[in-house]
Amino acid sequence: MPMLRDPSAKYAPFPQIDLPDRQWPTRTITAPPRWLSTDLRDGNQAIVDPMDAHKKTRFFDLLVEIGVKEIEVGFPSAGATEFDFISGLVRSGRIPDDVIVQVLTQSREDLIRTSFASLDGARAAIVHLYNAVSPAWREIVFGMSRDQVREIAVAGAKVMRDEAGARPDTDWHFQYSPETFSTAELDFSLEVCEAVMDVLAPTPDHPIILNLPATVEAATPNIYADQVEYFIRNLPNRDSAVISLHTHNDRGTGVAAAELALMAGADRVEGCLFGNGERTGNCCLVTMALNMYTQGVDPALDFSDIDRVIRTVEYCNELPVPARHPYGGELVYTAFSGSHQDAIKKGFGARSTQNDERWRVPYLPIDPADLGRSYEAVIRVNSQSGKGGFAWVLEQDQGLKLPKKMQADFSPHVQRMADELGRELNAADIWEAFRQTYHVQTRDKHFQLIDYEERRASDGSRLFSGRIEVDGERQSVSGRGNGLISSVLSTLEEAFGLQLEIVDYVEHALTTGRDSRAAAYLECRTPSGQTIWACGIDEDVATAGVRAVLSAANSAIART
Ligand SMILES: CC(=O)SCCNC(=O)CCNC(=O)[C@H](O)C(C)(C)COP(=O)(O)OP(=O)(O)OC[C@H]1O[C@@H](n2cnc3c(N)ncnc32)[C@H](O)[C@@H]1OP(=O)(O)O
Ligand SMILES: CC(C)C(=O)C(=O)O
Repeated sequence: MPMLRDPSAKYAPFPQIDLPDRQWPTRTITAPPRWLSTDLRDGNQAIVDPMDAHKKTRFFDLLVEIGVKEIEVGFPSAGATEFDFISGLVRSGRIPDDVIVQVLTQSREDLIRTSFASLDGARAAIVHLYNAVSPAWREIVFGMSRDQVREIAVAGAKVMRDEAGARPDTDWHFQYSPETFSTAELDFSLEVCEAVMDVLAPTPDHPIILNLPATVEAATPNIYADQVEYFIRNLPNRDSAVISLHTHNDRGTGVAAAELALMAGADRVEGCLFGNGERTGNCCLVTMALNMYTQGVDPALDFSDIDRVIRTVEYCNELPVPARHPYGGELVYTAFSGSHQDAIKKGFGARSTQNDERWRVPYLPIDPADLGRSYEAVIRVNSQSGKGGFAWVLEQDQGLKLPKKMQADFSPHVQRMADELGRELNAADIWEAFRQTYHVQTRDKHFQLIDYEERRASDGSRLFSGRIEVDGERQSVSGRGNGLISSVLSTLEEAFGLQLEIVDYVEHALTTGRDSRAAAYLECRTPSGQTIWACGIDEDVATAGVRAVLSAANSAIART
C-alpha cells in the first residue's frame, strides 16, 4: 500500500498565520497589477529542451504584442545560449522603450557579475537576486544558520550595488526574492529583505522589487494571502518597495493564491502564459488576467487572438496547452451535454433578441468572441447531447432554425447515429442525417420537383401545375387550393391519392443579401393520425414551401 492510511506522521498540516485582523478577505481586485512574464526564465528552465535564441525571440515578441511590460528574459549565467541571447536582445533594438527586461541570478559573486555583463548597453534593466530562506533549504541545501543565509543575500546585494555603480549608463533596478518565502518564518523573510534594502538603499522614486515566492505551494491560498499581508504590514519603508508575487501551482491554486495575495496589497505578479514553470508551473498569466476581465477590470493584457498566442506558446515550449485549460483550452467553450447545450442556445437566443450588453449566457463565463474564438465550436454533438446540440449545429452550419417540435422529431435520428457511430457527430454528419430524414436536396427520393407554375383563378383560388418526377418518370400534374401549399396538397391527392393535412407551417430566410435562400418547415398529419415533419429549401420562399410539401409526401410514401 504506497499510500499511508495515516499520512499525518509523514505530512504536517501547514500552520495558520497569526493575523486576526487580516484585511484582504473584504477587498476586491479593481485594477491590474504590474505583470512580469517569467516564461523565458522559470518557464524555460522547466521544459525538456530549453528554447534556442530563435524561439526565445519569438516568445519575447509575443509577450510585447500582448502588452507585457516587464519580461524576465533568462538566467545569463546558465550558459552561452542564455548569455548570448540576452546580450543579443539588448543590442538588437527589439526592446520597446516601455518594456524593461529582467535577469535572474543566484547570490554568487561570479554569477552576478556575469549577469550584469549580459546586460551591457541596456537602456534599463532589472537584476533579480535570490537565495532560499526557509528552514529545509537552510538546513539541507546550504547547511547554514539564519545569520549565514542572511549574509548570502547581503553579500549578493553588495555585488549588485557595486556592479550597477560601475555601469552608470543603464537605469538599473533591483529585485530580491527570499526564495521559498511561502515555507519560511515571516520574521526571517522580513529580516533578510530589510538587510538587502539596507544595502541597496531604495527610495519611493526608485523602489526595490521584493518578490515573495511560493516556490513550492504548501498551503491553501488564504495562507499565502495572510503571509503577504503580514509581510507588507511589517515591512519598514514599504513605500520604497514594490511587492511582487511569484506563485507555483503544486496544489493547483497558483492563480487563486496570487489573486488573494493581490487583495492583500501586492503590486506585481510574476507568472507564465498558460502556467508553464517548474513542476506544476507558475501562476498562469492568461487565467489571472482574464479572471479580472470577467469581473469588468481591464487587465492591460490583450488576448484578442488567443489561438495565435497558444500556437506560439506551444511551438516555443513544445508543450500542449491542455484542452481544459481555463480560457484557452480547445474544449473550454464547448458543451457536449444536452442540458448545457439547451441553456447555451437559449442564452445566445436571448442575447440576439434582448440587445443586452451584459454577458449572461449560461455556462459560459466569457464571450468566446472576445478572445477571437468562433461560436461554432461552442456546442458539439455526441451521444450525451440533446436537441439544443444538433439544432445549434444546423443553425451555425446551414442557417436552419428548426421549430422546437421538429427538433423533437429529428432527435431520435441523431441519437441513434451517435450511439451507432460511438463518436462525436460533426456538422457534415448532422446535415447528411437531416437531408436523408427529410428528403432535402437528395436525388433518390420518390417525388422530385422539376418545375411548376402557379396561377390565380378568377374565383380567387390558386392553381398549381407542375412537373414532378415519380420514381424517375416525369409527370405533369395540377391541383387547386386556397393558397399555393394547399394547391400542391390537392395535386398530390388527385394525382397520387396521397392525403396530407397541414398542422403547422414556418418559414425563414437562411442568409441575408442577394444570394438569400429560404427554408420552409411543415408539420402534416396523415389520415391514420401520424405526424410528419418536412423541410424544403430554395432560393425562392414559395418554392421552399412546395419542396416542403414534397418532402412530407416522400416521408409519407417511405412509411407505407
Ligand atoms: C526556484 C527557482 O526557480 S530558482 C532558479 C533556478 N534556475 C536555475 O537554476 C537555472 C539556471 N541555473 C544553472 O544553469 C546552474 O544552476 C548555474 C550555472 C547557475 C550554477 O551551476 P552550478 O554552480 O553547477 O551549481 P548549482 O546551481 O547546482 O549550485 C549549487 C550551489 O549553489 C548554491 N546555491 C544555490 N542557490 C543559491 C543562491 N540562490 N545563492 C547562492 N548560492 C546558491 C548551493 O548551495 C550549492 O552550493 P554548494 O556547491 O556549496 O553545495
Ligand atoms: C527565483 C524565484 C523567484 C523562483 O523562481 C521561485 O522561488 O519559484
